[in-house]
Amino acid sequence: MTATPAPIAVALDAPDLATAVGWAEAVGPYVSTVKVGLELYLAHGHDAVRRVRGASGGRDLFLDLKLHDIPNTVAGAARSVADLAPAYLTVHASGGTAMIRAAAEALPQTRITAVTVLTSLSEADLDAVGLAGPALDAVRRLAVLSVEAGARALVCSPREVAAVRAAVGPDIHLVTPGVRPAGAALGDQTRVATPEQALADGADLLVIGRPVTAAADPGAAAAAIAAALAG
Ligand SMILES: O=c1ccn([C@@H]2O[C@H](COP(=O)(O)O)[C@@H](O)[C@H]2O)c(=O)[nH]1
Repeated sequence: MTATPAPIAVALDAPDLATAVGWAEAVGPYVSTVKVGLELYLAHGHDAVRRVRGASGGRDLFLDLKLHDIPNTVAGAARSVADLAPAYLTVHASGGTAMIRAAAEALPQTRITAVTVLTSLSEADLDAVGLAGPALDAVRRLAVLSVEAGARALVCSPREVAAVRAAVGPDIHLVTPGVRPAGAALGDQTRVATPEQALADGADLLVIGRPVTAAADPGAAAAAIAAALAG
């Protein structure tokens, strides 16, 4: 176990629980957080969350369920995962003020984490869904709205993190997926930066999935990124 694990949430987007548990065991010594998303949670639910968290050595839990529904339903969904005590639970910022507030009131111990604009979306994608203008404008607007509604963390791409920090101040945790070590495959991510750049620009937590989990040795991949961040 390293003395100070790196501020990385490894996305355990695995097709089966055994794979996710293996990844969690391998990366646990190097990272602060394990992230459980829709693929694992919908297949295996609470049990998967407890198993991967245990395998990671009790790292913080990031529950990335991206809730997006009417406020009453989102509040109920948030209460349904309260026993897992996630450090972070995601909701879509575009669900609006009342929805974000409902989640924050339902789960006061958890940082309700508002996803501003998905890091897979390009400027052209945003145009196509009617969000014309630079991605940064939408990200900043949704970030401010979310914080006013009670979100204590935000998801944005590393390309926007410095501007979001300037807009929301030092107390809000900024979480950046779309992180790719130099030369790594982008996959479906479009608004990306390296781990070093994301951290330098003000991110608190880097979400990294495939660059670690698709590596031949996920533990070594996580250790290498953690070492690079430690300088
Ligand atoms: O805007 C967002 C919000 C969430 N994610 C999630 O982060 C990871 C990224 O995985 P990679 O393999 O490093 O691309 C994944 O679980 C997404 O659901 C995101 O990418 N962008």
